[in-house]
Amino acid sequence: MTPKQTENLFALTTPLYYVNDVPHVGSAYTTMAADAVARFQRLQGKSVLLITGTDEHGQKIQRTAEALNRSPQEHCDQIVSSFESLWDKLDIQYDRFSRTTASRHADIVKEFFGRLWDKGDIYLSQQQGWYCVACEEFKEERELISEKYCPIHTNKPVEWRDEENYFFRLSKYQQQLEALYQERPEFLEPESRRNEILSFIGQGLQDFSISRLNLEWGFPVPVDPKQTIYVWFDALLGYVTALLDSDQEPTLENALSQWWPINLHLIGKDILRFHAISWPALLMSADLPLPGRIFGHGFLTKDGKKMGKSLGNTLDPVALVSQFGSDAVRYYFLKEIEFGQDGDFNLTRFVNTLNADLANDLGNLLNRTLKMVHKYFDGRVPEVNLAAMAEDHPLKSYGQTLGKTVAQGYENLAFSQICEAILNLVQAGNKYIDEQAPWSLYKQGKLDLVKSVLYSVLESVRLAAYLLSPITPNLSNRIYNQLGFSIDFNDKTTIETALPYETHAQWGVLPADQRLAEPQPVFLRLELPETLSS
Ligand SMILES: Nc1ncnc2c1ncn2[C@@H]1O[C@H](COP(=O)(O)OP(=O)(O)OP(=O)(O)O)[C@@H](O)[C@H]1O
Ligand SMILES: [Zn+2]
Repeated sequence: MTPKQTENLFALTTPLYYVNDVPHVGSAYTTMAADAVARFQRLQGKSVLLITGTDEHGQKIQRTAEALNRSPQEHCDQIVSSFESLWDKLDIQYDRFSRTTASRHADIVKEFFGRLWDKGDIYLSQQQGWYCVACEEFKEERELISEKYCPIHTNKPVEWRDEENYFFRLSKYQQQLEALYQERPEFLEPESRRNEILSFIGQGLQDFSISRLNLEWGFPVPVDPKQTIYVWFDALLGYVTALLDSDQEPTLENALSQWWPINLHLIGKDILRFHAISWPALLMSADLPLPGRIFGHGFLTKDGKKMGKSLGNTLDPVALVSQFGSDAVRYYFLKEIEFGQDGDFNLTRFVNTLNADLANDLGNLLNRTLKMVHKYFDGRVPEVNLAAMAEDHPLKSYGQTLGKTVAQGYENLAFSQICEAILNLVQAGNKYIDEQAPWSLYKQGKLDLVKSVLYSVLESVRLAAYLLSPITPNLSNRIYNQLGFSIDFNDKTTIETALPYETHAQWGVLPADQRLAEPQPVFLRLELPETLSS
């Protein structure tokens, strides 16, 4: 346990995305997951810092800008605005957007480099090897496909490099890294990724170069301005720079004073080694505490291949959100692809899942129940004696434990299981109302029973909406508003103060006599389009 984790703060990051092209649904995937975690932690009463941003240096970006006849900075600025606008469309509530070309970042990188230099962990040597510019990473010959492609970028041949560079003494940290993985198994998840890293460490770690010759687009090496700092050395430190408040002097001490160590780094498995090996080793060298946890999720694939900007086989998230709304996109990817595994996207499955879960199961249940409450009880939440309700009441008994199950799910980043668990309550609600048939109970004059049935269904829908709110905040807003609450799940202050998990995740929260709104569909059925258009 690191010192800060005992406090009421929670800092988490997405990767800082390369700006070689506009974001795609893969970039959105990690960010949606991070936002769901951030929202959950806020409901738990934590002060949260969600960091996202862009990685703007290196040959990959320099070449992209050249090809487009733009200056690298101009290119970065344009792409950054497309990231920011996508995050707005997807209701991502980030607190910091870290750009690695920021001048304050230059100060942090320089100071950090100085620490490692003073420690004797940086030295000059000859670098030879195959380099994938799209990964910005040297590759082992045995990793290459058809002797010239990295396994991810099968359209961009690796390039031979032979130059004098500054190296970081990674090999010096072999034992400390082994000890880290022994002592803190939770440091890297899921288990398959941990095993992959353990086996990589087991092969013996080699020092890696942290500078490049003949590359303008980067920060100069403080001790040798002919060289620029390797893009990944500076990118990882982008997480640290992001911790500075805007009025703070850019020093390491300031950056690390409040939010460090970061609790969670969410990444895709493509950048696992940088985060699980290079990053902790660099921090060890700088004598800094390590982050709490790294989670490397799987790939969204198209025809079995990782979707990516370099391959160009991507799906445009802007088109998806414009056509279906942000809740639909967030729910689909978090529910339908087990976090940690790879998953293909399929438009028919997308439409069917959303219609089945959100329009039919959840939306219709609320709609038909509300109509009955309007008809029978003048649109007010019926009063019931909750304590007198049998403990084995199907909705009450499940609802009473659901908050805990779901909290555990968010802690474990098990988004798919969370959605399933919540949907089980909704489906139990549908089954219950059909079996109980409150419309005939009403005709028989059994008013107390009708009240109890309708209350327990409405309360189950409320609980489902609350627990889903980190994933589908707008849908949850509409449900809460129909249930008579004036509450906004997109308002950070409200979330932190008026919607505590310990209250709202319980079963039995809906206040008797609360006036309900007129029933309106909370999630409109989606039509399967012929194509997606922006
Ligand atoms: N297909 C994908 N599936 C899941 N996550 C992805 C995918 N593509 C990108 N990401 C997310 O973006 C991160 C990589 O960012 P990067 O900017 O390198 O995007 P990229 O599209 O993979 O770029 P490129 O194709 O040029 O390698 C991943 O670690 C992950 O967080
Ligand atoms: Zn590559």
